[in-house]
Amino acid sequence: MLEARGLVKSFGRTRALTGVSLEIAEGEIVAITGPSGSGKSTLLYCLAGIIRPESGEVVLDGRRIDTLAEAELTKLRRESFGVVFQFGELVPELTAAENVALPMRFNRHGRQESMNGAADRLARLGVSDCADQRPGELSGGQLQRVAVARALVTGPRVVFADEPTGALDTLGGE
Ligand SMILES: Nc1ncnc2c1ncn2[C@@H]1O[C@H](COP(=O)(O)OP(=O)(O)OP(=O)(O)O)[C@@H](O)[C@H]1O
Repeated sequence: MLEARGLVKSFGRTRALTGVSLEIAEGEIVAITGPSGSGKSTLLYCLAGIIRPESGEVVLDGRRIDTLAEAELTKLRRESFGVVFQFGELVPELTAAENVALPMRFNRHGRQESMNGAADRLARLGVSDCADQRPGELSGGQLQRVAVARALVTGPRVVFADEPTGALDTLGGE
């Protein structure tokens, strides 16, 4: 379903990816491990269409996505991908529920429907109590669960988690 072919990406003189290839099948859960700074996040960002590789290809369902125009890539990210970022990346001014509802709002769902979807996801992850709190008031584990809820709320085809084992365990249950 998702394939990387010979991905190369550098930041200045740092060669983060030097020709990475992998294939991920539908329904498969893949964990990429390696030392700090070895390029795991960079690979994830390339696969998720957040950054573009210098060379190589990213293919989703047989369609090359790394060369899509920005607007098309944004649409694909919104509709097909969910991402749990390493540091949560929740919007500090919004409540947990509003953060989780955001991807649905971006996909043009109404406010109430989006908030209902968020409440459902937060409940399934056991953090309904956090719904009205802002990220600064949450514990590390609660933040992680809210970030997972936000990644899952649109029912994406692919979920990427740039996280150690905690988020992976949570996602496995979903
Ligand atoms: N935006 C950037 N600008 C400059 N260098 C970067 C950037 N992003 C990553 N790098 C460098 O690329 C290399 C790979 O970084 P990356 O974040 O992909 O590693 P990682 O394996 O995910 O690390 P960790 O396990 O510590 O999260 C590192 O040397 C890092 O310093």
